[in-house]
Amino acid sequence: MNPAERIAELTEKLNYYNQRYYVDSVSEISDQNFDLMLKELENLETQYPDLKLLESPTHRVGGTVTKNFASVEHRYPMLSLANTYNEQELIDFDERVRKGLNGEAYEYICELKFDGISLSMTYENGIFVRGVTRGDGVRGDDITNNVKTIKTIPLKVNPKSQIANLLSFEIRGEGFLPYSSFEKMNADAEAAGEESYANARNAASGSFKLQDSAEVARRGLDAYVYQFLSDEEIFSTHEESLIALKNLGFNVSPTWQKCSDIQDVMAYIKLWDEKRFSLPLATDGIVIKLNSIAQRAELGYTAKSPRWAIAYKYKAESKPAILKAVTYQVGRTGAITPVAELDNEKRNNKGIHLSGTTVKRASLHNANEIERLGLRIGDTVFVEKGGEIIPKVTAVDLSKRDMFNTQEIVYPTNCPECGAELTRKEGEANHYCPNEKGCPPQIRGKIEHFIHRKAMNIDSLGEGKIELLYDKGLVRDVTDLYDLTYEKLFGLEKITEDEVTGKIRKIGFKEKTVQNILEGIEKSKQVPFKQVLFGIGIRYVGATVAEKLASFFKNIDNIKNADYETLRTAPEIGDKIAQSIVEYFQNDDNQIFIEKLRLAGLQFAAQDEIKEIESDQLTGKTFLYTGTFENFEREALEQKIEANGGKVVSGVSGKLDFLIVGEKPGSSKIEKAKKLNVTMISEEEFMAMLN
Ligand SMILES: NC(=O)c1ccc[n+]([C@@H]2O[C@H](COP(=O)([O-])OP(=O)(O)OC[C@H]3O[C@@H](n4cnc5c(N)ncnc54)[C@H](O)[C@@H]3O)[C@@H](O)[C@H]2O)c1
Ligand SMILES: [Zn+2]
Repeated sequence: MNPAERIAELTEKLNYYNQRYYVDSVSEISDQNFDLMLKELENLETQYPDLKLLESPTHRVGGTVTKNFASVEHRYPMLSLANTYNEQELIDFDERVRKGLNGEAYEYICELKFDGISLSMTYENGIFVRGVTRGDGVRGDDITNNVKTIKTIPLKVNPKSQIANLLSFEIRGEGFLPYSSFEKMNADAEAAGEESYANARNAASGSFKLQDSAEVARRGLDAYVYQFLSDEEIFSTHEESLIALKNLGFNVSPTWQKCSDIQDVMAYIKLWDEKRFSLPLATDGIVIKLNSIAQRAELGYTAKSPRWAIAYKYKAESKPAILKAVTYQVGRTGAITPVAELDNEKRNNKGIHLSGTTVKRASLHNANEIERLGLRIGDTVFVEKGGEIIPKVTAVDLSKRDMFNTQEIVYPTNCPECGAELTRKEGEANHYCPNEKGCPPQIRGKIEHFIHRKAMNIDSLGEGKIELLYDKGLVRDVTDLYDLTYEKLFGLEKITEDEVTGKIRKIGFKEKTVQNILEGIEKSKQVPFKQVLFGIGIRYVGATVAEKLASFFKNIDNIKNADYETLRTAPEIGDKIAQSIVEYFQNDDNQIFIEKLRLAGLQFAAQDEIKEIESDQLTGKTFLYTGTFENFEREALEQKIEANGGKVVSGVSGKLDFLIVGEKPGSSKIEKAKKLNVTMISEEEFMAMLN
């Protein structure tokens, strides 16, 4: 891969992870890996400044504003922090500070880096008026009502205090979910069959962005404050401000410390490396800040972060463990995942203590990974966990191998759930159980797919509830959902034991739950055909493909009766998809399945969208767009093009007439268009073509 390709790849991936992290509150990779990739991109961009892409994540704050809340411009931009995982870079930072201050004496304040989301709280005449997220640093989401649910945030400051009379001031802090609330919330979610969050940070982020502030209040969020801002100069040092805020009743964590030099800072880092796990909330490092406010002003800011502060992040903790056994899990698609069953070196079945939690299992991904690590049962292995993400086995401690009896790991030939013989396709890492229709986790997986937001959108059902329905024999495939009644559901319950804590948990269907489930199922009968088509789960027919098929063929019978060639004439339907559809309908079981759903009342024909003809201005011209637009959602833009006689195509080619470029365009489309000399136009230019 050449530098340009690598830069494009990193940019795209990092933007994707940012979106998942800040908007969806999901971490698909560990923070450490994210930061490594970001550093790699920064280095490449410094080396090849010309290759830096417009949408690079390196020169802006990671988040965005959403459409769900009013957006508010920050009076003072909310930036990120430069971060490092190593001590040498801290020494370099200190060196830059020393140089920047031309020999003046200086001090640092060290604080813990709390892992939640940044909050800005504005007070006017001493009254709390607004709580806003960081957003893109310039504008954030107005989540005032949600912030107000935090009991430790004063709604009014003591009128006698110095700051109470300021026209306006701002407090910055970190909103977080204490571990205890996080555990309770996840237990609730699981009991209700809803999805749980991978870590407390993501749970906090998701909770702050809920629409229903009564639900937010139930979650038990909290916040620590760590910054005071105003137009007037009230405090001359950070230390003074922390003490004053504390005295005014703001929730300042007592864990901060003044450090007279970088050696002091190192000692603080060492002190909290272990101790932080005894705190009631997640931390991922420490923040080192210059104490003097005047000196901060001297050093200033980069586009993304202050020059007077830096975050030191703790590396993922790694510990030895004994590999007791390997067990095998069967996923929704039939993929087999080997799991390491772990214990501590005393072998007392208590697992190991890693980053504040007990770990007894870790994913081994697939047979290749077992081979790569050279694992044997009984081995001493290293286990690592970063940012509360799933722990992983990183290596075998070979020096200990001869001390114990170890055994070869024999990969199973049959499915541990249903006994079917496993298959492994050429070039694929995973083994699969081919028994799609008889293997319990696969059946449950199909039902989960069916109720998905983009399919039948039955959000009153979830993993836990489906498992219960399956276990009780009430739902064996999705057609059974439409036979459920109040009587069948009411009072169902299931007792589970938490593997790690041994805690007993009960899932029970009470009146309200049952009503919600039945309502959700009833409503799904109105879900449009394209979503039904996605929901029935034909291989390779994802949500987008289903949409294309639905609008091209209009109803299920046309799709069923189409032969391979006819299918190929539909836009974006390639060989693999066409083949898969043909095979699907050749199977009698599938035909019966669809008839049952049709009888249940599901939509198997597209409601005709009435296409208005506005003009023929665009006749004979082809269009493609990239990015987001001020005046149109994607669908509306497509409609506009078609209503004026134009045609929307699926990819950049030499035949494309116009690429409409919006905000945050995709880099690959732009590059290809440049290469092929395709005319690129802005949203305004496109609008002008219509007049
Ligand atoms: N895993 C993923 O997929 C993924 C994706 C995007 C970002 N991330 C992580 O998020 C990081 C970037 O996030 P970021 O820009 O919010 O930076 P950051 O979280 O590393 O640092 C800045 C933030 O720290 C917080 N903070 C906590 N305690 C603080 C204190 N005492 N003083 C000042 N600030 C404090 C503030 O909210 C501030 O906005 C990345 O470096 C990465 O680790 C992970
Ligand atoms: Zn199976």
